[in-house]
Amino acid sequence: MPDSPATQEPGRSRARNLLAQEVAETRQRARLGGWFYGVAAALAFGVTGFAPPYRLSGLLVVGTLVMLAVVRVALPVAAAPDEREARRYLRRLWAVILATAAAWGAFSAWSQAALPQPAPLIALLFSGAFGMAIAHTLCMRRLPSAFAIAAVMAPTLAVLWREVAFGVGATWLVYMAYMLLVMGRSHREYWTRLELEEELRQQRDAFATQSRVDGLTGLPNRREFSESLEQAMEVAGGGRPLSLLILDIDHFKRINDTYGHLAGDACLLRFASRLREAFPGEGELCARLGGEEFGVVLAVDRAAARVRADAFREALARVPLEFDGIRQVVTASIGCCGFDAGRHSGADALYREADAALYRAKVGGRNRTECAPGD
Ligand SMILES: Nc1nc2c(ncn2[C@@H]2O[C@H](COP(=O)(O)OP(=O)(O)OP(=O)(O)O)[C@@H](O)[C@H]2O)c(=O)[nH]1
Repeated sequence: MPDSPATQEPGRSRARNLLAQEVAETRQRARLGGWFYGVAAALAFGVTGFAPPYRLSGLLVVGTLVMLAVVRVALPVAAAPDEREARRYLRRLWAVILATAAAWGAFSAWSQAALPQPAPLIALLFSGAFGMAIAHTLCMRRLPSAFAIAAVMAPTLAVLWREVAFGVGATWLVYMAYMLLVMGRSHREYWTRLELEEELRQQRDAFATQSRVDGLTGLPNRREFSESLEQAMEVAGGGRPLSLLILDIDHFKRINDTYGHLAGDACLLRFASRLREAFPGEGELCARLGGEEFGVVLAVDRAAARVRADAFREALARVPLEFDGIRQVVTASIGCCGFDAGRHSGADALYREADAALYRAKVGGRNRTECAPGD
């Protein structure tokens, strides 16, 4: 059966994150590596003293390698590329890496016969170093990485085999095979690390979300509610209206005692969705503060908040809650307090007054709304 869009989404975001990480790391590693080719060629030609027979070829080789290093750095990529951009960037970057490897490989092979010692030795040593550097650091993609190693090593292999000695060529071949094995292992380790990091990132994000959401109802929990209330109060400090409602289901213990704890959970869930339906507007935040106590922040003054609270309470008392195959009338008591910047120095002060009003609503007989004095 094909995955539903909901189950595909985490997989897609995981693949997107892995690709973004690959882009960032390939970019970072390729940027530095490119310059070494120019430096190596300059050293090889440097030992010839850039004598006239080698001057033009020296300029050409060093110039080409430096230019390719510049292109590596200058290849544009957005800070957060989308999937298509990321793939295009990787294709281009790998093309430049392969071009550099091919240019170096050709130079190294050519230098074995065309340049005086110790220039060929320098080129040979650098070929080994570059091949191994690719195997270790540019191992993200197996195929282009293998081509890059072959491009650096194979032309010199042909020359050593033919011009120097079979044994030296065979040694070079074994060295190249070893690099390919190292690259394969680095490739596996690289992706294991990336996937592990991604898993840790996803777990961290899930914990961060869980720490702010009530596990039963999916509403924000008390911690999230307190922070949102603080922020809303800062905004309201500029003169905008703000009110707080604290709601507590009446005699909730009886629901648990009569129908059992699981039915009690289902009742809380239904109550939470009724609350969310009643306060869906922008700037309205519903939260579960704990047990059978809920909070609502409203961007209206106290009088309007009281009207909304009574409308919710009356509808709740009129239309039974349906949960776990049970139809049960449930009522709630509500404490209401309008924010007053002069009186409420922080969220705690506002909460305390709304909570005291809730207490009066309970003591006054329940299924009622009480407002804080001074409102
Ligand atoms: N099923 C369920 N019950 C819970 C949960 N959290 C708290 N309770 C129960 O809620 C009940 C609250 O009881 P009380 O504090 O006595 O309040 P009440 O029965 O609602 O009475 P009043 O608030 O005075 O109207 C307790 O029995 C708790 O065990 C929960 O997550 N699930």
